[in-house]
Amino acid sequence: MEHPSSSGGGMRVEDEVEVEFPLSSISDLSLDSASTSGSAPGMARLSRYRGAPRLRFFLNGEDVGGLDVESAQVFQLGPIQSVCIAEQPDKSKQLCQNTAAFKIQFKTEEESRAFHQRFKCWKDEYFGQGGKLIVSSGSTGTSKSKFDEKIEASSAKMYFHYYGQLLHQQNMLQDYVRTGTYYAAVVENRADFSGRVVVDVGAGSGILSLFAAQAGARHVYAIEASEMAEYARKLIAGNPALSDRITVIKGKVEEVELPEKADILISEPMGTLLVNERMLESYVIAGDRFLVPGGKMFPTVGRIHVAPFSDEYLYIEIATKALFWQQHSYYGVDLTPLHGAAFQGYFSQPVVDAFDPRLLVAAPLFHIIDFTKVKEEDLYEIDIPLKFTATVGTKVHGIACWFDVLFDGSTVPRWLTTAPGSPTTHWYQLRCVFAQPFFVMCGQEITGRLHMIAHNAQSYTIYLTLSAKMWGPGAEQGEILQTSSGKFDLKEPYYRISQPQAYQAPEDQQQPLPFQPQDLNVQPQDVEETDLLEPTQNSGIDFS
Ligand SMILES: C[S@@+](CC[C@H](N)C(=O)[O-])C[C@H]1O[C@@H](n2cnc3c(N)ncnc32)[C@H](O)[C@@H]1O
Repeated sequence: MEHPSSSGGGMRVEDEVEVEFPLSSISDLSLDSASTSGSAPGMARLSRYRGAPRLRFFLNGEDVGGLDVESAQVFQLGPIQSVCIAEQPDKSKQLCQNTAAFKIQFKTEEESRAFHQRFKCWKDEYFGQGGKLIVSSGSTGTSKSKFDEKIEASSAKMYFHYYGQLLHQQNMLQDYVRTGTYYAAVVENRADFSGRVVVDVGAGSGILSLFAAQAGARHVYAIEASEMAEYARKLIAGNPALSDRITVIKGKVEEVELPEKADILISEPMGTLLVNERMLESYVIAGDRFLVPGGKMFPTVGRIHVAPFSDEYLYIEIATKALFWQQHSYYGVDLTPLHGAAFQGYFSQPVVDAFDPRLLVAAPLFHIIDFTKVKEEDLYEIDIPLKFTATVGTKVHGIACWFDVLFDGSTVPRWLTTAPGSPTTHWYQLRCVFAQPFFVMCGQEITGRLHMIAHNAQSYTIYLTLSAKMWGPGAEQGEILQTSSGKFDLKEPYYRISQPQAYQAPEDQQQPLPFQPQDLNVQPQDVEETDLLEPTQNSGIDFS
């Protein structure tokens, strides 16, 4: 038997918790006194320590011992009672016993079943049929998960390192349009959460789990792959009115197991242009793995909106950046051989900023992704045919994109929008700018294709083509007059954000939009006050 003392003080730091099961009692049968517990709250924890699996028991948060997983066997004594037996590892022979044993009692039959299932999978994952440890330090299983198969390890490492830091979680929490809309969507749809099992997919700080618990969830499983899981545990424990009903599980949604199915998933998987980060795929996988048939997903549907725009200032700004490479004598060196490549490079960066919707030259169209129906593979390649009618005669510099998502609650359906002209979010909007803009006349048809192909660095390569068709007499022959195209890497955007943009209400605007504001697909409730309430005014969650 491994005792806490045998691993020294560093053990707790390196122990990576996989899953925990609440116990109503624990008895250490190997001690002379036979029992170490009574009715104090206990817990069985499956974790990794230096890549090796561990099973340990806790009473009142204190480590009371563990078992060597390789030799451990678990026998059910009754519906909620089990005994776990293992050989003594060498290092704790000082206890002069050959076997270690704990009698444990679960609170419910469901939790007992879940523990037995998870323990079996856990042993199989690590030791297979042959009984040899088959994982190396830090990895969690024998075969690669769907996530590991398609995502480059270096990209995933940086990604989870980023989300493991509180400052980045704070950035999202302080986007009050985002967090306020999630809060409103949950509390206004209490009926969808009350008494339900909820899974928070990519829980981060645990904020959405806490919202779900506030709305009366029976239990919330908060799955988070980054080190943020530890902070989430802390935040949740610091809100004791809710903490009993939330279990944080550290791991990828593609890999972890849950003791029961969920009635509803909650998640914030949206990246720039909705799909950046490729977390939508994890959200869809979570739906397949954890949701009961017909269960809800919050958000339910996402839409990518696209429209051509005209912005000469932006075009000049980008082209000017490459001028550096036009110098013939930079410390005596001719830089011009690289000017073409630099010019291309700057125009391959999608621009992220908040722009004035009056820059749009046609009413937008949108592409729907229904998270409850889409298959994960459908997101590997997204093809959006484009067709617009110009509402002004001007130069077209590219396309502008934004997204919105719907929380299809049973009581109040609610939209979160990132549209231009709506209160700005941390996603802003995204524009793909052509190196070669083209002219259109008012009424001219613009056609094209927005083709996005996922890559293994958790983002997309965007291929964009726009053509202006012949206009006026002879238009029926559909002749293409001009075409522009570009290739953009969504992973490498140009963040053109200088100052917070003041929201200008439509009535304050001097120039009218070139089309009806409802064409932006902004729902009336999107700009309501409730979206912008700050957590201290509102949610009652203790962040201290
Ligand atoms: C955009 S953040 C949202 C955090 C939190 N839900 C919120 O709304 O503030 C996404 C979180 O999901 C986590 N995540 C992304 N992919 C994941 C995966 N496949 N499995 C588990 N967690 C994941 C990230 O580490 C990150 O903390």
